[in-house]
Parts: sequence; structure tokens; C-alpha cells
Amino acid sequence: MTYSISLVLAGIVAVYVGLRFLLILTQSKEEPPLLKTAIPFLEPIIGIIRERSLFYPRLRDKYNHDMYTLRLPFARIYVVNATQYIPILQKHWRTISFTPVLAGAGPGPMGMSSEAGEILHRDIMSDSNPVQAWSRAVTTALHPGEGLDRLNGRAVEVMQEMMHTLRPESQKGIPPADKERIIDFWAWTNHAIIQTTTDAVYGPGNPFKKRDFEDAWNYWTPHYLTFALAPFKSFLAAKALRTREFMVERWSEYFRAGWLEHASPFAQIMYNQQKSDGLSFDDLARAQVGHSHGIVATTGPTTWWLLYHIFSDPLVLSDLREELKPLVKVDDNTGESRIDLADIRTKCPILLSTFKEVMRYHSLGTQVRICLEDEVLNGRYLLKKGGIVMIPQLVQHTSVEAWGPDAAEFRYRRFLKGDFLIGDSGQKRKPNLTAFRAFGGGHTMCPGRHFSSTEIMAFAVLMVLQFDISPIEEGLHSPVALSKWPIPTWRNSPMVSSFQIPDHDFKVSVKPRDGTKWVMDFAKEKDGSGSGLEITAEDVKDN
Ligand code: HEM
Repeated sequence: MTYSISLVLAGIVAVYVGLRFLLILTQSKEEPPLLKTAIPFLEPIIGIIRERSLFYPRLRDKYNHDMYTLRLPFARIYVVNATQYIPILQKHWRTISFTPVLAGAGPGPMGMSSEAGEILHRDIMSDSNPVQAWSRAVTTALHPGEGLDRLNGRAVEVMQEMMHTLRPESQKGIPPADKERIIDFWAWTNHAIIQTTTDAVYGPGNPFKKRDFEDAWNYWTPHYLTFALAPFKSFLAAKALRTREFMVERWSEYFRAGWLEHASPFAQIMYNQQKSDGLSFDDLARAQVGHSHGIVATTGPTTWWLLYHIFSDPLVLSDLREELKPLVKVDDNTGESRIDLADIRTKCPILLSTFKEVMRYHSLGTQVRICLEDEVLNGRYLLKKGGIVMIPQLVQHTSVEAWGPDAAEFRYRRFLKGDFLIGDSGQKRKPNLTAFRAFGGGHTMCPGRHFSSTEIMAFAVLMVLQFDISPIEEGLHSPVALSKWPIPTWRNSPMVSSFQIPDHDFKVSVKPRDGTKWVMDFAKEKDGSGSGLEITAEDVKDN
């Protein structure tokens, strides 16, 4: 017995020493420093699973490296802390590339065919690569202009319909009443914005319109990562597999029924580009499940946190209502109150700043790149071919160097021009907008940012103008108002989530402020080209 135990212990020690040697022998001195780990190769995995997105800020604070290497079995990850490396990495977009990440999702978790896998990986570093061609096409489709106007116009119509359902029956006309509606705050907001976004993109045949499809989507997203990593999926991730196949079937029905003809130019371009690259009908339906991650997944939580910060802080609410007041026009003939979407985009700096602060404060995503060749970064670090580069948003968004000593606080006026009050001394300093990563940056910056920013802010404006919202809990006989808003926790947000998802929903009372009928107008920009909002460092002209 003692002998067996000694044998096992000796085996463990031998494996441990072997792994340590392997780690040292395969790590070059020119690579970013390797973090010391007690358990070689496995410790980072344990850290990522246990701490999720908080893992990276903790390592930044503990080791204070500008960049470092994590070694996992068969993978080396280069994690970026220093903001100044980001523009340099972005310049190397062909060799430190997003393309294999997108291409790999197709035949992997989406279940596309091996032919599709070959197509998507073809000429991976060249402009003729189908994924790169697709990115260029959708970026053009979502650029400020007619296509974007159409998306925003339809989104505004749908959100107004969704909010109409919040009015008590008696108020669906114009007459005032002080009746309230009780809603599950997160569930309602997420549902309303999913409907708004997907209707605008996919038109009247939009599969998300059916409740069972939206439920399937809400099951799929938090299970995506475990599904993607699970071996023997039909056995170990059977429900997620069934859910994916259900969604693929619905997308096939959508295309077979010809609904794409009635969809936005963006949806048509997405589909036609991939069809022209040779993807089969089944693969095209599978691609849509992947695209939904980009189009739908982050808009819900962003909208919810924006509403939360506005309605839970009387100062933010009153500042926004003051900002909106001069933009409201009352139609003397109909008695309707009207506000123009174009004014929201251009004349609401406090709203825009609050929105950006919500994104800085609550986003969790990580930009992931694969090194397709050895690359020396800024003459300093060697990034080896096959290595994975990660830029965790949370590291950038909590950087005191970039945002000042109050980086950990939510300050809704942080992004107001000329209001960058940083430090106890009261000296003003601009934040480093390169550290604002919520929409990514550089070559692969989110092309949907103008659509989703306008949509989310319009949604918030319509809620602010029409309703008062306050938290409640269910009492024995009737709802009881809470004296304070709950402070939402988000620690259980799925590992793949790029935004904080509240751990618990709670109920709120929604009361129309008066009986006014509100209408949001959507006048196309006068020159027909629209204009982008200043969201990321690349958008801001004087940055
Ligand atoms: C609040 C909402 C959104 C957030 C926070 C967001 C964030 C991002 C980020 C961070 C990236 C870059 C990923 C990377 O470089 O690793 C990205 C890419 C992308 N986003 Fe968004 N997004 C949002 C909404 C949308 C919407 C509504 C659409 C479409 C209508 C969209 C379409 C895309 C596409 C197509 C890409 C890939 C770009 C490429 O391949 O170069 N996004 N998004």
C-alpha cells in the first residue's frame, strides 16, 4: 500500500517536473513574459473558469506587465494590458487576424459542412478570402446612409409598438390615467429590443417573432461556449445541439419562404455575399445562427443597463429630461408630442455620454486574434505563429491610466466634451479613447455600432419621455414599492457573454407620465447620407 502511494506520488512529481521543463523549453525569451504558475498549463484554465472575465484584471493588478503569456495545453495566449499596443496590433490585422476566429466558428459550433470550412479558410490572409469579403460587404451595408436609415426607421416603428403594450388598455388611445403595468424588467427589455433589432434586420418573416424561436435563442446563448467545447455533443450537449438544429431549420424555412426579399438590404447583402462564395443552402442557414450572436446578443443587456442607470438615479433622469425638453414639439392639431430621431443623434450629449459610460462600465467582451505568422510587436515582443492574442475589454475599461483614478466609478458625464474631470486636483484630462473597446477597433471594428447606438438611445428616449419606472416587489395582496433600486449583480454572466447579464431579474412598475401620445419621427438626413455617431476613438474627429 505504502509502496503504491509512493509510486503514485513519484509519478505525479515526474509529470510535474516534466511539464515544467516543457514549459521552459518551449517558451522563447523574446515572447511576452510567461506568468509563473504553480500548476503548469492547467492553472490558467482553472483561473478562467473560476474567475471568468475578472481573471484578466486581477492578473494585470498582480503582475503589472504590459503584456504577458499564458500557456494552456497546445495553446499560447498573449494577453494585452497596455493600451499603447492596441493600435500597433490593429495595424497587423492581416497576420494577427480575426478572420480565422470567424471562419472557425462556421464548421465548429455552427455545424457547417467541411466544404464550407474550406471555403471560409481559403486564402486566409488575402482580400479574396470569403470571410474578409463578407466583412467588407456588411460594413458597407451598415455604413451611415440609406441602408442604415432604413434599419433605424423600422426599429423606431417596432419599439413604439412594443412600448404601446406597456400602456394600460384604457390608455392605448390618448386619455390619461395613472394605471401602472408591472413587468419583469430584464425579461421585458431584452424581449422588446430583440424584437426591435431583428424585425428591422430580417423584416416581417423574422424567425425571432415566434416565441419558441426567441426562447431557443435565449437557451442557446448562455450554453454556447460549453457546447462549442464539448466533445461528443449529441451525448454531452444534447439539448444545445437540438436547439441549434431547431434554429437552423427555422432559418431554412425563412429563406425557402422568400422572406429575405422583404428584409433589410443588410440582411440581403449578408446572405448573397455568402451564397456567391459557394456556401450551400444548409450552410447559409447555419451561418445565420452565428450572425445572430453579432446582431442580437449585446443589444439587450446594453439597453437594460442604460435604462437601469437612467431610472435608478434621479439626477441622470432629470438631466436627460431637461436635455430632451427643447427637442419635443407638440402638434396642435393632433395633440401628439413628437421628437425627431435625428435630434437624438446630434443634440443629446448627456444621453450619448451616459450610453458610452454604460458600455465602458458593463461590457465584458474580449477581442481574440490568431497569429498567422511570427510577428515582432513594436520591435519588442515576439508573437509566435499559432499564438492567440487577447485584448480583454475589462482590462482596458478599468485602466486608471486611461480613465483616471475614478475609473471604477460610474460617471454618466464622463464622455461629455470638456467635462473630463479626472483626479482630486480637479485638473481636466481627456480619457484615452483607444481604451474604449466595447465596439472593438481598427479593421474589424463593429460595423453595427451606428445602428445599435441609435436604436438603443432612441429606445431609452421613448421610455424616459413616456414613463416613470420604479422597482417593486410582489406583496401579499398587491405590489409593494421598494424604497431603493436593487443593485444588480452579474457574476454569473456566461463566460462567452460580451456584456454583463444581471444575475436576477426584478419587477418594476411602469407608469405613463401622462396621457400624451408620443411619436418619434424619422426624417432622413437631408443629404441622404446620414452621419455616424462619435462612439469609438476612430469615430471621434478631434481625437
Ligand atoms: C450594443 C451592441 C453591439 C456591440 C457591443 C457590438 C460589439 C462588437 C465588437 C466588439 C465587435 C468586434 C469583435 C472583434 O473585433 O473581435 C463587433 C463586430 C461585429 N459586429 Fe457588432 N456589436 C453590437 C451590435 C451589432 C449589430 C446590431 C450588428 C448588426 C446589425 C453588428 C454587427 C457586427 C459585425 C458584422 C461584426 C464583425 C465585423 C468583422 O467581421 O469585421 N453588431 N461587434
